[in-house]
Amino acid sequence: MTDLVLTDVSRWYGNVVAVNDVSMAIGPGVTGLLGPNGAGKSTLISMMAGFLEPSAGAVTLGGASVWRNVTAYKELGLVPEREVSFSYLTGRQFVAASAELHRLRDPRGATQAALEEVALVEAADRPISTYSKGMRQRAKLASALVHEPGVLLLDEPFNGVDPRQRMHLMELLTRMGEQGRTVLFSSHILEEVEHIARHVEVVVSGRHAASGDFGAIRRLMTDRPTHYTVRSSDDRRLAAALMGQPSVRSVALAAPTGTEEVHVEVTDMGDFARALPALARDAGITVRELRPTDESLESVFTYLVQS
Ligand SMILES: Nc1ncnc2c1ncn2[C@@H]1O[C@H](COP(=O)(O)OP(=O)(O)OP(=O)(O)O)[C@@H](O)[C@H]1O
Repeated sequence: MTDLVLTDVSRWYGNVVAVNDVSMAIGPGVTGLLGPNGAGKSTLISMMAGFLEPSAGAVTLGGASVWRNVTAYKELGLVPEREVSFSYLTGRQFVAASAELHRLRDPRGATQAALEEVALVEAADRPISTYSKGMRQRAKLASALVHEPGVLLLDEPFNGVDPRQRMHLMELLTRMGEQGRTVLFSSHILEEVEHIARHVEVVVSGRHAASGDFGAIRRLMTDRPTHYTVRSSDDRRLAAALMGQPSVRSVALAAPTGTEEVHVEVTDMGDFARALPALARDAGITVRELRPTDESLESVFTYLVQS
């Protein structure tokens, strides 16, 4: 009962289509839901958690729709992006409230176990308002874990968390995945996903853009045409020499700041990186700067959607 399946799921808010005909299956282990801001990740997660009704299509867990399904809620844990509203509560009180809501047989014991799981026992009797961002995230995680769900959904859990706490949180999620839980977390940062996700789902502008293990997604990203800016001792001659390279698709001379530079569109980064130094040396040209022009995640996402 740990396989979440989305079938032709869409969600619109008035005229805004937040999620557009998405189908995917999320199984045990850690999955990263990667996409730029506004891609529809939060909307997708709310629908996966059964808190938001799809406008079309269905989200099922173990074959049953999760929307307003109390049986499914017992198997689902959600760590929302927003901060804890009642931060005057202690961590223990906050987690215990969740245990009570789930009507657990031993709410105190379950609360203690969840606090231990996220290593928050020492700070458990302090108000959440005194916690660091990472500790708040762990309090939310304990609250989502208290009923031991098979599926854990986390919306941007690493946002604003300092590097040490981030490592801690990553270890926790990895462990949850190893325990056989289905763990899905959203992020707009490639490196976060790369570190811990066994599987990656990419969403852009509400659409499902790519799916696979991290290597497959990376390859999709690195195989795309890439733009570089080169400055050298003789840009005109360098531009002419670059035109003869099989890995170069186009070359343009530009003078954005008065000094010339060469804009190159490359189809094979590896090939280009090997060819450029040899080519410059043979022509007696000194390369002063080489930098990628479009390495932002946004451009990668745009490419993935178009392909
Ligand atoms: N309640 C709402 N009413 C109207 N539009 C909404 C609502 N919630 C989300 N949207 C819109 O739906 C789209 C997807 O939003 P969503 O929050 O799901 O994206 P996201 O990938 O989680 O982005 P972020 O990381 O910035 O939260 C956006 O265009 C957003 O403005």
